[in-house]
Amino acid sequence: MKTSIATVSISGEFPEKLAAIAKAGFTGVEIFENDFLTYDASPREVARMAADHGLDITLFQPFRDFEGMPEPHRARAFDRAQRKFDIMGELGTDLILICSNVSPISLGGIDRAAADFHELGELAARHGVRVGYEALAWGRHVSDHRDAWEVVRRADHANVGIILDSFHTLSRKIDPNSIRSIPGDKIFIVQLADAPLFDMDLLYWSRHFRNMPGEGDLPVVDFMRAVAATGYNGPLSLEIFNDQFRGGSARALAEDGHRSLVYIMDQVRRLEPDIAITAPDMPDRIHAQGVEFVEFTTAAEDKDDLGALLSTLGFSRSARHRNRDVDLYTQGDIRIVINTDTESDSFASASYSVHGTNAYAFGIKVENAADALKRAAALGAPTFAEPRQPGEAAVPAIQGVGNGVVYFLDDTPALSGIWDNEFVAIDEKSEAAGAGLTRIDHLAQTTRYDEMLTWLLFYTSIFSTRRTPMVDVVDPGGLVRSQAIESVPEPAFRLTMNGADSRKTFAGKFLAEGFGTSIQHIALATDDIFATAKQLEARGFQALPISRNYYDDLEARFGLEPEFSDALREASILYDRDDNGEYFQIYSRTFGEGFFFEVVERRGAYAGYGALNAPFRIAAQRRLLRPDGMPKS
Ligand SMILES: O=C(O)c1ccc(O)c(O)c1
Ligand SMILES: [Mg+2]
Repeated sequence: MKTSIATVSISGEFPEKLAAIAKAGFTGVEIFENDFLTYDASPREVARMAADHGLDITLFQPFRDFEGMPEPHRARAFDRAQRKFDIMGELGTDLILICSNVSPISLGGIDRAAADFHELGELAARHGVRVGYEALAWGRHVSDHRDAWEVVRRADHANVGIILDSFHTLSRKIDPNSIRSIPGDKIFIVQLADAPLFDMDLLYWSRHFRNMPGEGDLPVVDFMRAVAATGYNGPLSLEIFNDQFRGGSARALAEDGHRSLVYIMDQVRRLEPDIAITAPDMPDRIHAQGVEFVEFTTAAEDKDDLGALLSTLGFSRSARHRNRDVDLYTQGDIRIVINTDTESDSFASASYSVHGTNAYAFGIKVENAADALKRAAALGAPTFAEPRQPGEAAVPAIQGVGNGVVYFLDDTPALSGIWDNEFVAIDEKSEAAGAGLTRIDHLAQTTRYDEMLTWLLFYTSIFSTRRTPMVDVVDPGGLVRSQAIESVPEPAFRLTMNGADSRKTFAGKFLAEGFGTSIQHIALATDDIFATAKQLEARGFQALPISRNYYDDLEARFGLEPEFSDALREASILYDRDDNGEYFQIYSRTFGEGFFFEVVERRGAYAGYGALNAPFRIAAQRRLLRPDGMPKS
């Protein structure tokens, strides 16, 4: 599998782009002409830089407005092409991309374009280069790969082929299966890009909103299946024009890009078992069965505050680690671990010194933890391991959002026995009667908005999951975008990602003050929210107070009985409803830099996360902050 990426896809100066591309594992790079022109080095120097990084220059592009030109423009186009062929010789690449003409003076006609390409093929052959023709979705006469192929077919020249670009085909909803009849050796290169579905002008959509395969909504997998069926075995080259990426991290973008190619070819390999595809071998997407535990790191002096909050939520401190300063709190099937091992050089300790008290790790229950680790590693996730003491299990783990740790647990004796083997039970049952909390409904991670796609791709490529549509949550300090990832077929594992643009938002403050901490809240499920609310109150739990106006509006919005809305209001319960069921939420007050708990009940098959309630939750949280942004005591 040859992987390539266009220099336009990555932020930074030219040398930084090349370094990031090579480091992420690509074997080739497309030189986008503008990156080359604005960089002050000769083509030979650029060739050497690429070679020093072990990168092939797969393509030089774009060459515009070539075919179908009336004279004298036609002769000029050939002159221009000749100049570029010379540069290509020095760059050490043999392929140039010619995109379909957009000039208003260009003339149509498949045969006219084919004749121009035949003649260009002759010129190219004399220079030892090849030309690839790509249909831009907004080309003046050719805007469909089927027409571009017909031009290439009629040009009938060994040095002339077609270039396919998933965006141009899929944005126009052209059936990708039409690619299957193109001979693979006439496809000179394949460019891949995805995009979120927007109803907008094609050129604008393409130049500003493309993203990595798997990050958007286009059927890039179907496109790639059709390409694979032609026998094409050349480079898969990412060509991503994206405003946000232009200002992003070169290294992260290159890593995401490489992950997206490995992921797409893994899917194609499984869907087209009869086609020989060279792609890394790895276990299939992992079914996440739920959150097995969440682990906080904190200091000895803050531990009691966190323990007290857990106690008001009905947790009991039920066990202590044999060898470490680690306590286990439990309720129902929920496990919360508090790690105060801040003296040692453990990762928990390092995380505490950077972020303060935070939920730095969690465990996901899977069928086979070793397979989960294999798949994650094959997709480029950094594996995580710490020295173990005798008798301690080495739990397979990776690092994810905010450098947090994701552990994989399964039913093998070593991993399922951790709680019994490594912890000693404490008998404090008398003080903890529970509050009816049964399991973790979801984890909510907060990231910078520009990292959201990275983490969505991370989760969806490793785990068998689906994404819910993105929703906008308005915070008085800016917009927060929220999207959930849920395991399929049934959502046993749920995680929401909240992307904060501005540090003036509540989520943005959490990021800024916790220096990029990730888990901002944990939602715990109950089967009876009203009974739980009573138990919480009796335990001294302080619910986040919600405005009266909210309940007036709620009553009107859903036509609630006044007694019902009064009951909600008295217990500070937020409410939502969809076609399949109902949702009830109680929030805790915030802890530390803006962490909180949520208690939820899903009735029926309610599928959402109460997004409409988020602005009320945020407003209530803000009311409890002092003007300097710190919690009121
Ligand atoms: O937006 C463009 O002009 C453009 C140029 C070259 C390409 O390969 C492409 O897909 C788009
Ligand atoms: Mg293209």
